[in-house]
Amino acid sequence: MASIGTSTAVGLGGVKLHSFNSKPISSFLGKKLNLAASKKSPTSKSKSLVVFASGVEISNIVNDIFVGVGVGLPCTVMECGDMIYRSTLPRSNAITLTVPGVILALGTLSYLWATPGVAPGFFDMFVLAFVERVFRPTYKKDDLVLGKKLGEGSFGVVYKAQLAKKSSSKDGDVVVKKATEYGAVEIWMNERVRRACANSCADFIYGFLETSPKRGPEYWLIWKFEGESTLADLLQSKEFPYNVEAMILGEVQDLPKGLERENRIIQTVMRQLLFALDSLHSTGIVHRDIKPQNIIFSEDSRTFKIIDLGAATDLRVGINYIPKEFLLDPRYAAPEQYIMSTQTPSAPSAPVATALSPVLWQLNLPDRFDIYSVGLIFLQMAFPSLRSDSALIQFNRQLKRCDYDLIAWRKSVEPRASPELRRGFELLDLDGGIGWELLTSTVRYRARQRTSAKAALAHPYFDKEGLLALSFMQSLRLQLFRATQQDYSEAAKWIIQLMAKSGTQRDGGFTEAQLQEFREIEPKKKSSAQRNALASALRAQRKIIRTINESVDELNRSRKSLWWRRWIPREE
Ligand SMILES: Nc1ncnc2c1ncn2[C@@H]1O[C@H](COP(=O)(O)OP(=O)(O)OP(=O)(O)O)[C@@H](O)[C@H]1O
Repeated sequence: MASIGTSTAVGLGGVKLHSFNSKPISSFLGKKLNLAASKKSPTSKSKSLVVFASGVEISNIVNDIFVGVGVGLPCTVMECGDMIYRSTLPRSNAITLTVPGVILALGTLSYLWATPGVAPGFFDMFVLAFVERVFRPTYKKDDLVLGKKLGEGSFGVVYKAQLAKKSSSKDGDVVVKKATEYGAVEIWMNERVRRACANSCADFIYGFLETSPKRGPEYWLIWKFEGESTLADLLQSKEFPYNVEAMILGEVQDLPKGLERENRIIQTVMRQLLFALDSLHSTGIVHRDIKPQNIIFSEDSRTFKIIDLGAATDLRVGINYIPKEFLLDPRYAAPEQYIMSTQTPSAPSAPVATALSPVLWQLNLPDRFDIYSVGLIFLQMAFPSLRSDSALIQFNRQLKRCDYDLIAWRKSVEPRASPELRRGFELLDLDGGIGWELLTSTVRYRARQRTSAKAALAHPYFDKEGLLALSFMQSLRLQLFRATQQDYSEAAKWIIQLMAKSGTQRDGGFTEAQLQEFREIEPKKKSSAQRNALASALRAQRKIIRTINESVDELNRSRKSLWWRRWIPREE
């Protein structure tokens, strides 16, 4: 240690963090120190001084990291000259802004705010959640008078109910779900949604754990009663989409019945669905069970809202994120079985999951699972013949046979299509096929090639004027949208082929052997005993690693299973 003044620069290999805001150590001790000048080895006093100095310096490093970072040899950066002399000068309060410092700060901020939002996540968890708990009204079992049964699903029984004592005339009917084990997750998700994007989902009032001696623990969830109809009910009517026109637009449009008018209504429904999904995804929640049965029409707000968050996953904190878990309705589920890659280990502890969430989100794009389901709903709205369960199941089979390529499916069915099917294509082909384009960007095999809810909302399909009246900026946006939807794996293959033609040792480019590596195609070699032994060893190694990972996952899962239950109020 040469001197206290240089300790920040030393050990950072030439990267210097300005620490002029710190009080010189000498002023803390009331006497001038000159360790650099001293040729003696450090005494115990000077050693403790160095430890003390390091503590102060570390706090300064943290304090100054966003203010000024210079890169270079310590003395070049610090213009240190006489270090000892500088340490006796009064400290400088000036903020030194440097370009790398600004870049680092901006990079950190964008990471903290990138989907699903590390910084808003911490604020939500440690501030908003507690404030809300203090101020919101609470309910217990005796406050509710259960009415008729609305539904019974895998996660519980749902009743229409009333509050026994109404505190104001605004207190209307409520919906109560008595749920088993998954109720805890649903309470968590609904509370998160209420704080982050209340308008996207049914209005959640309260959730608590009720322990009855007969039935054991039961989670009670209370929502405002939003309305009588789900999108599934409305879709089943022959009148669709006219039966929702007045409901969502407030009045019947001044247009003759026909494709144009139907298209407008479907556009509005799609916009509302995508808006709700975009809000959910922006906060890190993936629903995983989007289907017309889980979309309720809210009579008060005249919008479609999402219900049933029992299968949802909160990727901001890793709740219910269990990659190996299988929770989906095969009619509306995307072809991928998991929303996260199976290579991704089970979620780590909540703070670590939160810190890593932007990286995992970008690697897996889990929101695209819901986008596929919303694409199928779009398809059902456009094609009346695909609205029944059996027709949808048959369509799914056909699409699978076409490798999930909607364009190939269209080519295969259009020549012998029924008038009803033909009408659906006509509706999607309006305005230069802009509806068809949006549909094909949602229903795709690869999640990465599907559009996000946000990008879909910016699609010209939702511009009233249609494709022909697009402004310059809108056309540009459409081109950008199309560019992001391209299958670049084809382009990559083409470039590889091109390089293969010119690739020789003499002319440069890649040789055939190097290209094999790129294509990840194993060159065919004759098998030998040595190779077989190696392959068996590798297989055994992989199996051992997989078994260890699975056991660790299992242990972790039981250790931290349902840790968020702690926050759920219990009825005494
Ligand atoms: N907030 C609400 N307002 C009005 N009706 C509602 C509301 N929430 C749920 N419902 C009605 O209750 C039914 C069942 O709700 P939900 O889907 O949440 O239950 P579930 O037990 O998870 O059912 P499933 O597993 O079949 O999806 C819905 O189909 C809807 O008709």
